[in-house]
Amino acid sequence: MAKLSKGKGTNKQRDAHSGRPSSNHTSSHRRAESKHGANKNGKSFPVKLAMWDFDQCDPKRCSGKKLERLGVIKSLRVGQKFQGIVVSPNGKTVVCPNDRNIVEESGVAVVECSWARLDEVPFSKIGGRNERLLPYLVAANQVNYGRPWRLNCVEALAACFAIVGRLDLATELLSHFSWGLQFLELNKELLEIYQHCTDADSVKEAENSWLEQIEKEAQERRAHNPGDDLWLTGNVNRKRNHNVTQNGVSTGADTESIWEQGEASEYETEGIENGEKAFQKSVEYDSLGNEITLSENSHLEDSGNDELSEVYDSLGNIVLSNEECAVTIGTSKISTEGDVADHSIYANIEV
Ligand SMILES: C[S@@+](CC[C@H](N)C(=O)[O-])C[C@H]1O[C@@H](n2cnc3c(N)ncnc32)[C@H](O)[C@@H]1O
Repeated sequence: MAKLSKGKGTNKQRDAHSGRPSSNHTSSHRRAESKHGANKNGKSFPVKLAMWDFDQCDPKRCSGKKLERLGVIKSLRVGQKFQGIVVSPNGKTVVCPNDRNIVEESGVAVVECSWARLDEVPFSKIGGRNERLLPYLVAANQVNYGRPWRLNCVEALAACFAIVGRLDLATELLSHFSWGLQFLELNKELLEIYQHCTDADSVKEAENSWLEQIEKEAQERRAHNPGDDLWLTGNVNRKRNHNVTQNGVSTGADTESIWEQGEASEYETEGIENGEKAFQKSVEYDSLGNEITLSENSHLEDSGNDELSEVYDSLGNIVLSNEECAVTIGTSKISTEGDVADHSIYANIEV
């Protein structure tokens, strides 16, 4: 595991050595110190929320930081473990309805870091005994809209709540973000399926049959509408003035409104503008509408400073970056053909 680099992200490492929270987050730390994180208005979130924050993302675009500003999430130090569910790329099994008691009694934590810098996260020094992946879900945040698995922190927390049957908590948390409830809309059908499962195996089974189904539908569309399929014209999830589709099914929403609504201070930043410019550059899409090549200098519109040029398979997983590489998803690798043997995610990116 690579060491945290100097500069960004070093705050939290110093904390680990001193054993004290750094001064820049002490106040919010204190603010969130009541039972389940009472915020500055004295309101508390009913369940404990926590995060390890590696300061790798633009604070204006970072959902974890926003939750911290709201006083509903507590920052954890490197070296501190968490008793509740830890929704993390380091998980080995998926969140399931049977996790509900742990969620309600001990809470949920996430790892606030950049997707491109996961190898800098000292996973062995964080986490806990209940680390979990999330099953297939599609991001609705303005940075990674339409990308499967790549949720931001608030979406990951909300997904966990929804899967264990606490849609009320998911809704409450997401309602702090102008785009937030879109996440529940976009994933409504799938979340209901997961909610009806029991253990992690049953969630995996449900996920696999969903993935097989969408793959089959994509093949049928290709067979029946060669050259005349909206799906084949590009990633409609990520273009303006098209209906938003989830796995080829229109949700009726329009991406224009999603990109333009509210939260200017969070998202109308240089980063997002760069991200949008990237759409105008040369891009290609696979049969499921995911971006599979990017022009040499295009930016990735991810939170944080993710600068890799990535290639996605038909399910939205990274299969190539600048140099030829393989991506390990959980315990298995995804080939450049997009075969996915196991649909857990990105424990390691081997570049
Ligand atoms: C990589 S960070 C990026 C956060 C982003 N900067 C933001 O604004 O929230 C997202 C975190 O959410 C959780 N997460 C998101 N998608 C996940 C998934 N599919 N499985 C497990 N954890 C996931 C993990 O804790 C992960 O580290």
